[in-house]
Amino acid sequence: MTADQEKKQAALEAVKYIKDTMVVGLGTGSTAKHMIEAVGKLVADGMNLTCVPSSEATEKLAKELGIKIVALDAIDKIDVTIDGADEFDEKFQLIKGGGGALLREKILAWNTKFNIIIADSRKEVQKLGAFKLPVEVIPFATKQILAYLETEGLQPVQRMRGGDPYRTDENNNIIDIDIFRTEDLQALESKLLKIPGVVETGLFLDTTSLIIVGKEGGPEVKERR
Ligand SMILES: O=C[C@H](O)[C@H](O)[C@H](O)COP(=O)(O)O
Repeated sequence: MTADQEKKQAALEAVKYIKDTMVVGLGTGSTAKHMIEAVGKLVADGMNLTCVPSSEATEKLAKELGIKIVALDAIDKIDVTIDGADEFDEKFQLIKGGGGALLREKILAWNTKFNIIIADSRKEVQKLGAFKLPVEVIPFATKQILAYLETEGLQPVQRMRGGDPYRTDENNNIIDIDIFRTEDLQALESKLLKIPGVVETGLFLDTTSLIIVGKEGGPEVKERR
């Protein structure tokens, strides 16, 4: 199976957890896109859903598909959020933010009762960090944070787009760092979040309840132990 076929398979399995009248969080990225299309079909078939998007791109696609979208502050709690990931390990720790949506995604995950991650099988790793960890920082502090992270040996690289600094939906910058040699991810997360100007990191350490992986022979559903 191609990675995209696996993504779609996982997405179609995940939407089975969506029930009528639920508030649903919609993730961002190429895997989430399959899920949003499937949610669009549920809505077209008559399911009454209220959805909260994790990015402007997701909001646009959802609206095109006729999905009812509300802002996070219009609801109390999200019943289920389905999102992709750049990497995950057996402890259900994730790296997210390859598409720059980590901040709103993390806010959605934190405000959700049941978080489902959907992924192709290549996203499963023994140790997080082959994928560089995205860190969202405010533009005012970006240069100084880059210098600090360099002294910490995290090999920071400012994300660019078309020759200009990349800007997130919240108008911040992204610095991608190398965490492959980091053993204590919780400590790293705390350390990064203490730096003035760091808004959020793409480490999702304890929000995920279920991971669905697309695989030859059928999706694998992993429950958090
Ligand atoms: O910022 C983007 C999100 O965290 C995505 O969910 C993540 O990058 C995975 O994206 P994709 O499904 O395209 O591999």
